Amino acid sequence: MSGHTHPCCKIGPSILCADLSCLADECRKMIHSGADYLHLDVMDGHFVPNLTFGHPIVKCLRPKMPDIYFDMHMMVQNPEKWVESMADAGANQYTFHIEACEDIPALCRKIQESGMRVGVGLKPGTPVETILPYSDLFDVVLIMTVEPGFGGQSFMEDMMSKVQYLRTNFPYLDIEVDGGVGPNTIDVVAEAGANMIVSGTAITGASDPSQVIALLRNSVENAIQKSQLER
Ligand SMILES: O=C(CO)[C@@H](O)[C@H](O)COP(=O)(O)O
Ligand SMILES: [Fe+2]
Repeated sequence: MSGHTHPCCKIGPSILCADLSCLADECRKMIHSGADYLHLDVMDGHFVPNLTFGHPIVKCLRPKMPDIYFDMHMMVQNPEKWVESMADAGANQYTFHIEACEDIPALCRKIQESGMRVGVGLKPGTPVETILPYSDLFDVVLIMTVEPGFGGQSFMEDMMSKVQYLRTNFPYLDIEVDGGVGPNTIDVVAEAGANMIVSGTAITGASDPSQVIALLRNSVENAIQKSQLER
């Protein structure tokens, strides 16, 4: 389902650790700081030991920012349950976890038919080969670089072998990373071949988020340029 051009760099702040009592303002701040999309973390207290928000909040947010790409990171059991509600709320990408899903082709079809892009997430302990039987069903593969559930955890560098494997075998795939990504860790992420960069506390906790976003973008764009020269 991916295109045939090298995927470009996109920076998607996670607002998980921002002030959720003024969600729209926090989101606008990210957009004005140069974000390409918003990564919205949905947690159900079952798939992960934490709770956040669901489609009613997304539905309220959508009219306040009609043109922004919403990437829903669905850390939930039974991800098939929320596809229609998220599409109706205005989500653009539905990223479910492969560990939480029984019928992967059926779920991918449902997401696609609802008009959203299909993302699949892998927890750190899940081997990358798990996606191989379904690889043409996804638009985005999300490699978790922390255990899902909480912001502000330490980046797992050993997950970069999964990113390298995917970039080598699927040059046109959108590869997203999430967890502990910031100025200190972006270079290995960029060199491994990720192009969709989620970053939470490193951006929302910074005194100048635009500076952090620019730094992340610069690292990824340099790595993409380098890889294209080497071809
Ligand atoms: O999905 C998750 C956590 O489960 C992430 O989106 C984090 O919320 C990102 O925050 P940082 O690790 O960058 O602080
Ligand atoms: Fe996330």
